[in-house]
Amino acid sequence: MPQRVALIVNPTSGKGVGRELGAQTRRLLRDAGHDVVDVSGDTYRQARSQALTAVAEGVDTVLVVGGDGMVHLGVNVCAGSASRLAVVAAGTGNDFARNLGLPVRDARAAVALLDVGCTRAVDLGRVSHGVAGEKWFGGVLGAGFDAVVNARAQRMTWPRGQMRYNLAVLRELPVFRPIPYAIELDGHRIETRAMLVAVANTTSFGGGMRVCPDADVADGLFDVMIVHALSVVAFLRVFPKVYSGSHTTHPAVEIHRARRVRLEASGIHSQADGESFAELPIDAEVVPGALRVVTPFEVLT
Ligand SMILES: Nc1ncnc2c1ncn2[C@@H]1O[C@H](COP(=O)(O)OP(=O)(O)OP(=O)(O)O)[C@@H](O)[C@H]1O
Repeated sequence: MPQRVALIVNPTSGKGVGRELGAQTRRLLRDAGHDVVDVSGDTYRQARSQALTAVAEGVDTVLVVGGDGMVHLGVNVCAGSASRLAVVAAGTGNDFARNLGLPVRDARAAVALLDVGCTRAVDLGRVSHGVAGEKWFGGVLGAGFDAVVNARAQRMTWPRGQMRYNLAVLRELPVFRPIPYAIELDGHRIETRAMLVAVANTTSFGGGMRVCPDADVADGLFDVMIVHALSVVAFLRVFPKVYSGSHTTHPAVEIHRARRVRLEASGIHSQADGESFAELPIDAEVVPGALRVVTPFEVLT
C-alpha cells in the first residue's frame, strides 16, 4: 500500500554512512510507490521544523535515516500524533534500533517494513520544558558522568563508534567528582552523591552500554539507575560490565522503577538519546504508548 512518507536524512550520521543509506532509501521508497516528501535539512533544526509541518499535514510515516539523534528528532515530531516513526539505522550507536529489534545499516530491510512490518505502540519519556512546551525522549536520559562523556565524545573525531565513548570515559574520569543529587521517584525522595543517574525507557545508550538491562519499552515505567559515588579505580573496574548488564549487582548500583522522576543537581545538563537535552532540575514522566514505531514483528504482551 503506497503511503505518504516524510523522509529525514542526516548525511553526517555514522560518519557519512547516512548520506549513502539516505540516497538508497530515497530510491527504495520511490521504487515501492510511496509518496515521498523529503524534509531533510541542512541542520537538525531545519529538518525538525519541516518534519513538524509534515506531521501536522498528516503524513502516515516519518522515516529517519541516521543514529539515535535522528530517532530523537523523529520521537519529538511524532509523539502523540497519528504519524508512525520508521528508522533506517545509520548511526554509530543505533541503540534505539537495536533495542527494538530494527534492522541496522540495512535500508532495504527497513524500507520493506513499511509494507510488511507491524506498528508497535511504545512508551516515551516526556519532560516539561518551560515556555517551549514539552520535550520527549525514546531511549535513555542521563544526567551526570554519561552526559559529560557524551559531550566529550561528540567533540571527538577519532576513533569511531564504541571506542570513542570508551576513550571519552578515560579522558573525563580522572577529573570527575561525584555530584550531589536529589532524586524523586513517584514522590519518594533520595539524596545522594552519585556518578550518574540514568532514566531509561529502553535498555542501552552509548553504543551498547546496557545501563538498565531489564527496561521494557512498553511497560509504562522508567527503569532508573543510580551509580552512587565511587573511586576512579572502582568505577573503572565496574564500567566494562555495563556492556553485559552485569554491573547491576555492584553494591554502588541501584535500579528502581517509577512513572515519574524528578532530578535535581546544580549545574548539570542532561543528555537524552545521545543529544544534549535540558538543564536540571527535570521532571520526567512516562507516557504509555505515546509513539507508534514500524517494527519487524508484533510483540505479544
Ligand atoms: N543535516 C543534518 N540533519 C540532522 N542532523 C544533523 C545534520 N547535520 C548534522 N547533524 C547533527 O547530527 C547529530 C545526530 O547524529 P545521529 O545521531 O543521527 O548520528 P550518529 O551520532 O552517527 O549516531 P548515534 O547517535 O547512534 O551514535 C545531531 O546532533 C545533529 O546536530
